[in-house]
Amino acid sequence: MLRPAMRCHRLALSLGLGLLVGTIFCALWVYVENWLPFSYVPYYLPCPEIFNMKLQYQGEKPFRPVARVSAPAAPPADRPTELLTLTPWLAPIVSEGTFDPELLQDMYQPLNLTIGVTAFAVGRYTGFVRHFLESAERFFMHGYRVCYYVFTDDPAAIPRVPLGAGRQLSVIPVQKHARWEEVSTRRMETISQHIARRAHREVDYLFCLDVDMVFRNPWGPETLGDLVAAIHPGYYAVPRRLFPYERRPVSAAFVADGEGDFYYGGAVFGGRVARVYEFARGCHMGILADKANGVMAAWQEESHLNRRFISHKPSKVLSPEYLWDDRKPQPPSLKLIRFSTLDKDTAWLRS
Ligand SMILES: CC(=O)N[C@H]1[C@@H](OP(=O)(O)OP(=O)(O)OC[C@H]2O[C@@H](n3ccc(=O)[nH]c3=O)[C@H](O)[C@@H]2O)O[C@H](CO)[C@H](O)[C@@H]1O
Ligand SMILES: [Mn+2]
Repeated sequence: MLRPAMRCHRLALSLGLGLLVGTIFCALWVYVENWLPFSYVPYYLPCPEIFNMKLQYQGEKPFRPVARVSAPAAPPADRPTELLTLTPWLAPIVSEGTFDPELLQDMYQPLNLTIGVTAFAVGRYTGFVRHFLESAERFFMHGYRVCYYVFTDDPAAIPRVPLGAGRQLSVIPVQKHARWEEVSTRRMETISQHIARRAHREVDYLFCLDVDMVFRNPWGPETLGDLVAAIHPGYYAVPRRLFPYERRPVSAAFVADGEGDFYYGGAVFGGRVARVYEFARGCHMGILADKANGVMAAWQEESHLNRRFISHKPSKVLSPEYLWDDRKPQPPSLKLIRFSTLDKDTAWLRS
């Protein structure tokens, strides 16, 4: 039989030991967890559709069109949209010959605007930055203040390209993600965070552009609008039923048959900075819902962008002059090419 004092001593010892082991385990777990690859919660969120709903508040005038599933206000479903100059909701479709550059210059120049540009250069895509910036200096928003925001995992690899007066470059470090789809998709999150933290104080308008592209002709104030989308070069001459929207209802980017207006490219969108914030944040919410459900949309963030532009219509649409692809021959209907994807070794870039 143990004496009571000895028993107390042993009890205190084992309690102390238990506490120590517990603390070590906790510390170990926190340490190991930091090293585990990040994973999203793999449960089903049964509400992907709410992220793109356009709410009509009581008392608010239904000024902007609301997408209707059964009878969408859309371009003729079976005719290509290449020759349209207005959308069915009366937003201009901008192309050469539809505007007077001098008149627009006289209207916009006195406003003293600052235009922001976001471009991501992660991994091997840093190799595109020089060409992108040099060509932007020649053609993008000449005579305006411009802030380039280049997001990269390797700031040292970003060349210091000489910039014109009133134009500046900010290099912003971001994390590199292992999969290229993740890099591309995460742009919506980073853009909305960056606007909230910084860009809303610095710019009036913001364009979010792919970096594997080059400016070839002037891009001016004709592109400024509240919310701006660009028609994808692969689908301007294709009937709507062939658009590669996300078709699985499980995704927040789901588009039903008979829904949709144009197929827009993920490489160009923009507008007033406040509208771009709402837009990018909305897309990011949809992407997060998909992640929680273990879904990746057919064309990553481009699918979410297309979904959102159906319920939140762009106030201005850029023709494929503003988003072309060098791998395609220039068709006669396209008078000039202003901004184009370079022919690139995709497999090498993304490996
Ligand atoms: C013309 C067009 O509309 N292009 C879209 C298309 O293919 P793309 O083939 O044009 O996609 P991409 O390879 O150019 O990737 C999109 C962008 O993400 C950045 N990036 C991507 C990967 C990487 O490792 N590092 C990096 O920095 C970079 O800025 C790049 O320009 O589909 C993508 C999503 O699938 C995006 O919606 C693109 O905007
Ligand atoms: Mn691209």
